[in-house]
Amino acid sequence: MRRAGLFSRARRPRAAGMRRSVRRLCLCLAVTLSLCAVMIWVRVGPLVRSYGEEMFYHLIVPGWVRWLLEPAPLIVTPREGFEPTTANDGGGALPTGVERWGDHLITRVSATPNVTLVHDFMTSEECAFVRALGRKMGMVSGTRFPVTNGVVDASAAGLYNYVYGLVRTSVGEYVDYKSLDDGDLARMVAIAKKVEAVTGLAVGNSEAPFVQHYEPSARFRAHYDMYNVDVTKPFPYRDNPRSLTLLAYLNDVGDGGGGETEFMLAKPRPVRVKAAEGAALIWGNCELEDVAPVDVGSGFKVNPSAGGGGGPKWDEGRCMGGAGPHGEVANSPGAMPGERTQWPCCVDRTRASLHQSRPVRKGHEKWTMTMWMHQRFTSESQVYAEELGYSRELAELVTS
Ligand SMILES: O=C(O)CCC(=O)C(=O)O
Ligand SMILES: [Fe+2]
Repeated sequence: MRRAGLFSRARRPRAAGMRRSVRRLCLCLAVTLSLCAVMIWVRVGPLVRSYGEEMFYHLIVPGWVRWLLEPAPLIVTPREGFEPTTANDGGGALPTGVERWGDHLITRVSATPNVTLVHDFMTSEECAFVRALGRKMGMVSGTRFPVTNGVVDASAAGLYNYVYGLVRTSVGEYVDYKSLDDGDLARMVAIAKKVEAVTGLAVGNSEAPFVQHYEPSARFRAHYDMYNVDVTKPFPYRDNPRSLTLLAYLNDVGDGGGGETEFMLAKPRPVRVKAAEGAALIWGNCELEDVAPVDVGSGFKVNPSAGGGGGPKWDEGRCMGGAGPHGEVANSPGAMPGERTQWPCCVDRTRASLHQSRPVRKGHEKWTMTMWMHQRFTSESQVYAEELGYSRELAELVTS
């Protein structure tokens, strides 16, 4: 008894002190966590408001939850059951859902978002050439941990790069046209002309081709190609957004290999397109202004031989109309709200254009080339100007 009494007397003040310390620790932790939450929200809040909660839902929610909650996706396999060369021969009957578009065969996969599959965009040789170019370029991963020599880069750009590296885990690089020898440049220009023919937009609107390699488990999580430079602003008229994306598949991933491109907000159910060598997907990222397109009339004919007839045109101060399967637009510099436009302009991001590359499975790989095409010319324009038949002066004028 005595021993127990002594014991409890000795412990009581110490226990009380310990409780006080634990309380203080908890309080500190709660304050620190709340501060962190506020700081994260200050940074992430505008992103959530700008991009919408669907993107964050699809970034966070595991696949099995979607499998439980969502309708089964529509699986699209390029060239399923037919070979483009035979389908093209003699104007014979085309498989259901396949249409001719200029020199190509296309299927309209989804209306919202507007997605078109080109079954026969590139030849096997062209795909092998671009894959080899990618290897030669030495592609890098998107992940750039924002610490250099022990110094944390907490700037918005540093954090953005880091987060982007978590979203895209493939390696990739832009083709630098200026570094290509004449032979390689000619081959890239031939591919660029196909891009013009099938999208109806001048390739001068595109960023340089971006070659990507997905190793096993690599993926490109849910994202929009059309992003806002300043997320506190509404989606822009003047910031030359990416209005349309062309994604070319450079190899067959094969059955069970994963790597499908998925549009998870497509209606009535998500769409998954399998990666097949030489096929390409084109999709629109923009909501268009509600005006009827009319003939541009005067203005530069940038590429008279573009597919679908007509080809993209340029007319100062107005939006530029494409003649691709989407009838998508590109914008000459400076169309403003309320200004009379002859072609509908991009006024907002298409929310349903959210997409991802599903992870590539063990034992497989995936190669792609993306052309992110903007409303108007980009700085890449000058490089291609002469080869593509529009004047360097024009390209310089519209990018200056
Ligand atoms: O590789 C894919 O399936 C998607 C690629 C993509 O989203 C992109 O390049 O923007
Ligand atoms: Fe994308």
